[in-house]
Amino acid sequence: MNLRALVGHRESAAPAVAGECRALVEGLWEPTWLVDGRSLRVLAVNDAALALLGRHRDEVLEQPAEAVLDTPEDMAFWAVAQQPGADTALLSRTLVPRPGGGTLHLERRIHRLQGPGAPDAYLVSLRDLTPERQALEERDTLIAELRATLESTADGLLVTDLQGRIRAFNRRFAQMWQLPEALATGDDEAIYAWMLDAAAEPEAYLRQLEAVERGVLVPATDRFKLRSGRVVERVVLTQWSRGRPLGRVWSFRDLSERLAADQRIETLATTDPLTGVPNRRQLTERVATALIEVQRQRGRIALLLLDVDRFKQINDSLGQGMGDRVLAEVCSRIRTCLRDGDVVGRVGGDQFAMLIHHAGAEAAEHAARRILRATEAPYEIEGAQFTLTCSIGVALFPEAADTAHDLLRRAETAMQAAKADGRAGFRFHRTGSQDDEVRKRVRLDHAMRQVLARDGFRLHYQPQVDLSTGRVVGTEALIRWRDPTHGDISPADFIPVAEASGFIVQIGDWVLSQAVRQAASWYAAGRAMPVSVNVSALQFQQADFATRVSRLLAEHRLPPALLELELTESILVRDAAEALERLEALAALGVQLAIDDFGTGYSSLAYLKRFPLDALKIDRRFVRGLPGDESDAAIVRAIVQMAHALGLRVVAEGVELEAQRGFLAGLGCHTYQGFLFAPALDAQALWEVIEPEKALPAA
Ligand SMILES: Nc1nc2c(ncn2[C@@H]2O[C@H](COP(=O)(O)OP(=O)(O)OP(=O)(O)O)[C@@H](O)[C@H]2O)c(=O)[nH]1
Repeated sequence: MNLRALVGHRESAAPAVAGECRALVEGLWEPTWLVDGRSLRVLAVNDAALALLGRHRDEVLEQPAEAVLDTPEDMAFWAVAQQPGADTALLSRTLVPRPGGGTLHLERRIHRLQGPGAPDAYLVSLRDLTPERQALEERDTLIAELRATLESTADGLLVTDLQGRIRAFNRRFAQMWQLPEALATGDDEAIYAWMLDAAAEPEAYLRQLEAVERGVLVPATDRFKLRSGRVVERVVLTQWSRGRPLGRVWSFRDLSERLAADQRIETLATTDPLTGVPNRRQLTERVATALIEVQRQRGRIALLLLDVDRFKQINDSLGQGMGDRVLAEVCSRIRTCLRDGDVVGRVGGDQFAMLIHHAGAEAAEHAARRILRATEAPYEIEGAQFTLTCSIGVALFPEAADTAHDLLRRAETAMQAAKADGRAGFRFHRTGSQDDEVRKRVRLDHAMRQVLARDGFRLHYQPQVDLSTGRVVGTEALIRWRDPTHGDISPADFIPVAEASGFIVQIGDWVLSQAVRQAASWYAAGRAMPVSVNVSALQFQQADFATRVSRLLAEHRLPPALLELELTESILVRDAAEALERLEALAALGVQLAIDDFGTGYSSLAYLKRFPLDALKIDRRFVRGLPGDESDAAIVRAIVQMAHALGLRVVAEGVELEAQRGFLAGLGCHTYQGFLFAPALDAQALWEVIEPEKALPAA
């Protein structure tokens, strides 16, 4: 509808036209009102305007124009509206209070109706800008949020259009690529050139990039390395909007930390933390791989398993921390013995396995000897000086087994055989009887432990007789083990097993305390009868041995002179300085010290002179041939003479014949023991032999 025409119509037929004008104004969508040109009062107002401004029609109709909107611009407009030359139109934006609270953003237009037939009136119309502004604000918020999202991701993001023109990137992207400040606002070419230059392998980087470009809309993932060493994963996704591709989002993720963590986890899972060498798992895998290779080439490999001897004692005496240091040192010594390509792994607490390539029996033996030599050399750690020994088991492929697991097991069995053999050596794995032998020893060792726990051992005492007076002047305590099913088990069978397993220490303790108790009970009953006790090397080496002896004597109130400790020569030779110290401590207690089985070991005048000894025991092997065997006779004569010269008592063992006794007496030997006088007897039977006159007549 033509408003101008309508208003013009009103001029010619005033009341009707005014009515039509009103109807027209009221029918408009836009908030509108009509102001009389002369009176400047409101002629008509539509519902839209009333609703927007929150006014009632009566408050507005016939009221001055300022009554509807009293903003300064309106006031100013109306104030000068009727003056000649005044503006006939006003277009402005303004803020007015919203009826229910808040603010309305309005665009206001005042227009004077002019022209032929036009009534003298102003048409005022408003446009509510609030929804538009809201939309704008929402868009700004959204953009800010998107920007924040772009910035708050840990990935570097680059957004390009389909032609590769850069539209945005985040700070993380700039950091990751170490983009200089100047480039951040630089052109695309410069940024791309910088990225290419930062890649560790620009050629490969370009090729990857070309592949992405060729894929156009296909998502792509790849990895590359930067010159800084960092590894980056790149994911390229197409950006879509309303079904159309807009561009691409390139996200770059720094994988370096994750890869390093993965690497650390892998290392922890396969490496021994103490020594840094492969752990059991990795070692087994390496052996398995080596086996596949040698099987193909019909080659050979050797697997050596080393276990430190009595490592528990090292821990106990030096502490766990030093134990760790020792293990690390042992491991590094082993490494010096291996060729490139051979592998050492820590497969247990104090166990190391060595994989030796291209090794048959001879090469394996050389390796074992080399390793034993290296690990047995003296150690000095944190001021502590000591030596240790190791036992090695060797299993060869293909002889011993054909899987990694079995090869390790065989090497372990061989190592145990080396331990059972007295340690400080190596053994090859052999099948069959050797396994049986090891099993037998293990069973015996187990049975011994049970017998000791049940207090099933007994002590017997063999009298020692003075050769000049014929009187019993001492006894030797000897252990006895009677098994309910197997009968008597000889100490010659079980003592070596106990020595090999270390259980001899417990057995030795038991013998010592039992013997002291017995001697003390005789002493208390008025019978001062000395008792000799065998002391094994291992028992003697216990740091607190002398203290234990002293404690036992005190506990049972036994005069020390009534206890004699029989030591083997090997004790004195093994670690002379320490042995001397310990022997002096024992001698200071007042106990008697004898060398057992004299002449069988390392007999040396030097140590006889050096150590505080009281007696020598001639081994039964030299007594057996007396008096007829000239060499035995010569040896025994020499021993007795030497003992005389050093002021030592001499005791002959294993005397079974009168002729032997006579020969020994003739040499000036002091005492003897043997079947000639009596075998080892239990405590009661012993006294029946010593004092037959006091024995009760047999019932
Ligand atoms: N310091 C230290 N000790 C360990 C570690 N792992 C195991 N052990 C100890 O190593 C000793 C190993 O003992 P075994 O090999 O059974 O016995 P051993 O005392 O060496 O005696 P034999 O092997 O029979 O000669 C045990 O006492 C363990 O507690 C470790 O990582 N550090």
